[in-house]
Amino acid sequence: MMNVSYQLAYCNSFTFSSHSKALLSNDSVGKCPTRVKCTRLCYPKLWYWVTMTATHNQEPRNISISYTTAPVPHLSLFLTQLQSFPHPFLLENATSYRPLNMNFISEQDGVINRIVWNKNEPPRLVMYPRAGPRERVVFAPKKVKAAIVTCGGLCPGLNTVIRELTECLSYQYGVVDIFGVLQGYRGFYSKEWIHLTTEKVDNIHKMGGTVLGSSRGGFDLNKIVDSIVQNGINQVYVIGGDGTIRGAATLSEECRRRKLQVTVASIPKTIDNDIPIIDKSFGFDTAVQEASKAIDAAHTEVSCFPNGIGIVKLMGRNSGFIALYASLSSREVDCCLIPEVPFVIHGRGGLIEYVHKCLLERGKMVLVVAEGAGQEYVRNDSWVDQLDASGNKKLGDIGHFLYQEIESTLKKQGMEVSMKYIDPTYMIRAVASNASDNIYCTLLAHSAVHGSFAGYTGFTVGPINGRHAYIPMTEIVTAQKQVDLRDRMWSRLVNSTGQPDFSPKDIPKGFQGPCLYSREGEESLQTMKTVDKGFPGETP
Ligand SMILES: Nc1ncnc2c1ncn2[C@@H]1O[C@H](COP(=O)(O)OP(=O)(O)O)[C@@H](O)[C@H]1O
Ligand SMILES: O=P(O)(O)OC[C@H]1O[C@](O)(COP(=O)(O)O)[C@@H](O)[C@@H]1O
Ligand SMILES: [Mg+2]
Repeated sequence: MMNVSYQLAYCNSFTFSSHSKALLSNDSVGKCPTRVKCTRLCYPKLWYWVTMTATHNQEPRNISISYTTAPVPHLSLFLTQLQSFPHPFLLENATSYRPLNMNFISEQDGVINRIVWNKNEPPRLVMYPRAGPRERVVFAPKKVKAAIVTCGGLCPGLNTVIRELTECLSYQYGVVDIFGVLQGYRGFYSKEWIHLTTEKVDNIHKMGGTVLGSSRGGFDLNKIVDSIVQNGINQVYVIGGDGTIRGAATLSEECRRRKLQVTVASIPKTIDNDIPIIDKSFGFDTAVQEASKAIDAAHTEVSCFPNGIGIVKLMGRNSGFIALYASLSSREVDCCLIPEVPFVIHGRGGLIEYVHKCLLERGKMVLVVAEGAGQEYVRNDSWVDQLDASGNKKLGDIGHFLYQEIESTLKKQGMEVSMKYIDPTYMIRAVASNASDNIYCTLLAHSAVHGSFAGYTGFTVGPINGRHAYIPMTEIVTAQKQVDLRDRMWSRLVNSTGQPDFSPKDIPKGFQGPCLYSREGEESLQTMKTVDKGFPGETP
């Protein structure tokens, strides 16, 4: 038996928008005892206390939980004359696909960020608008001109997202003008666009890469927005990772500043899985599956040679998720090194001592290393300023370095070893998406289209605790998801490999923490751990 009573505890000093008022309408709005200033978001952010009286062993007990609604920007915040139309499914002569039960999502429906908590430490919850079709939309489908662009590194599933955006726009909303922008952001102002039709995209999900091409760098805000205006685009779909979403957030802000009826939606992509708030990014599952093949090959090799040592280097710039999940799935890995954990190589308690022990006990060992691990050993001063066109720091080759260090050290100790080095690099991301990623990409793409038609902008789509939601881009770009060493998944890995803790007593000189992220003019970001999915940018 649980009684739930709502009471508004405090709100911030910003004016409420009509959009936020709508979300408030079912709650009793109380006095505002505290005022907090929201410095990061320019949209209202409202906090509520929810007091729940739970009966446990016949003892009533009060639990106080605070929650806020995520301020996903909406066109109505700056376009007062915004019109609305019935969803095309509802039209008498609808030719588009109709969902059987007409199950529209209401603006009161939300998805919360935390579903697991300790009764003694009630969490602060964030409620995100639930993704899906709305009964009323803010675009007349025949007047929609959509542009789709893919940016950053390749990722399995890019083509599936392009296909499903086109299919959903076309079949579910009747949009005809759908354009593919070529070669990333720069394609907005420097390339001819292609007209996308359902026929053209029919089979592209079977292929790796992106039929639109991609690039790093080339983000020129004014040129991009000018091109959007000149071409009459009113819905922009950006498929990319953290860098891309950073760009998309400024793009949506600029459209807002110019008071354009243009929505900007992003579909988060990266094999690194370093996007916060959402459960995981598309392509990650496929990349892990491919990475496991490299580990299997290493294991086969080392099993057939005396004192075989297999080193597998996997992608993962700042986050070790691919290395962690591929190692866990294979169960044949003796050691997994990730960017989040500093490690000592030589001496007592170091990596090589452990390698030596594995060889004495089992005659073989498999070591998986994420490319961003141990950068303090391989990045010298002359590297410090080396950035790629998007501003990402270039990495030193930790895999090759470990190969040499391990081989030469053991040789000096009189141990002959058979070294095998496998670096699958692009092979794990240039493939087509697997079945589960395909379905995932479909849901993401459809959610993005429904969100844009509903009038949301500056938003990212993705599942939070398994349910798809709309998330403000500003929240996505304030943090980077990394492996949480307090989380049970990391414990499982350590239990599975049996590796000791190689951490130095003091953090080694040059260790930049898991987050190497640093771009010109921006301060380095706070790490947001996976376990704590709430409150990017908020002080608890
Ligand atoms: N801070 C930023 N502001 C605007 N655009 C950015 C920013 N960071 C990256 N971009 C742009 O986003 C695109 C992709 O970024 P990149 O970091 O290469 O890949 P990803 O999106 O996969 O992280 C590039 O065109 C880059 O210029
Ligand atoms: O050689 P490239 O194209 O710069 O890509 C290398 C990087 O791309 C990734 O695969 C993914 O990075 P993004 O998602 O940021 O594009 C990283 O794991 C890797 O470090
Ligand atoms: Mg990135």
